Amino acid sequence: MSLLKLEDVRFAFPGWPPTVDGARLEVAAGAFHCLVGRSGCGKTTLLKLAAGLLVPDSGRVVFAGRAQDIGFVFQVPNLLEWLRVIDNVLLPVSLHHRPRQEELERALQLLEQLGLREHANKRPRQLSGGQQSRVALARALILQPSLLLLDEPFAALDAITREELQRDLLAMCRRQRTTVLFVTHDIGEAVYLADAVDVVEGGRISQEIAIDLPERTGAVRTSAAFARHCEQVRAALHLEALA
Ligand SMILES: Nc1ncnc2c1ncn2[C@@H]1O[C@H](COP(=O)(O)OP(=O)(O)OP(=O)(O)O)[C@@H](O)[C@H]1O
Repeated sequence: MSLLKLEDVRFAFPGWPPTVDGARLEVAAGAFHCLVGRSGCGKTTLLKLAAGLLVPDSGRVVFAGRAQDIGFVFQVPNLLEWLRVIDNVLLPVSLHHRPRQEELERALQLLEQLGLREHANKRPRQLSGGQQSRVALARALILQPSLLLLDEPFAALDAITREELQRDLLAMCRRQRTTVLFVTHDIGEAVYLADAVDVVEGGRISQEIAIDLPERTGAVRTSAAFARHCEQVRAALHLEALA
């Protein structure tokens, strides 16, 4: 069953040529898709259309759920400086009602799973960049979204922190059976995370590459299958082969 479907979606910013031009995409429930493509090809715009933050000029976005079932993580963590970490995580709840005990426990559990339990009472500026990204992830997961949309959430992080966050994101999404659409420039990141890599070119999906890897451990990054998939994505992006 598909949770999200883009049917011939077209979108232009007023006075500009189309940014998204006939995009088709189908994301099955529980699947992890990565959108990769050159700067300016329309990835963020596609994500905003999927989230309902932008409305297509033509075509349809079909999401089998309610708007509150969608979580969004941006490139910068966008945490509220005057709130403690735990209150930042609970923000989507607080916007509706005073958090209940079970919601507080759930927020603490998310922080625990992301290795931040002892930082719950700190302010965001007392955390490192990677820790702040984890808080943003916990905040996006607090309402248990069925669809999680992420726009280069780890782009500003160092390579080691990035690998750890990729591993933790996969574990969290598997545990909660979250469906994911993840935008990245990084081919290795896309191949490590995704069941399917969607290559975006000229505002549409030019190719979808199924990723078949046995296990998403750190070791898989050095496997022949991983390198092969990276080459496939590079070819779809018209980049020169590495070998
Ligand atoms: N508000 C806007 N008004 C006019 N044009 C816009 C607006 N926002 C984005 N664009 C244009 O739409 C195109 C696609 O932008 P988008 O942010 O979707 O690309 P992207 O693939 O996410 O890029 P990057 O990888 O650099 O983040 C770009 O040419 C951009 O200049």
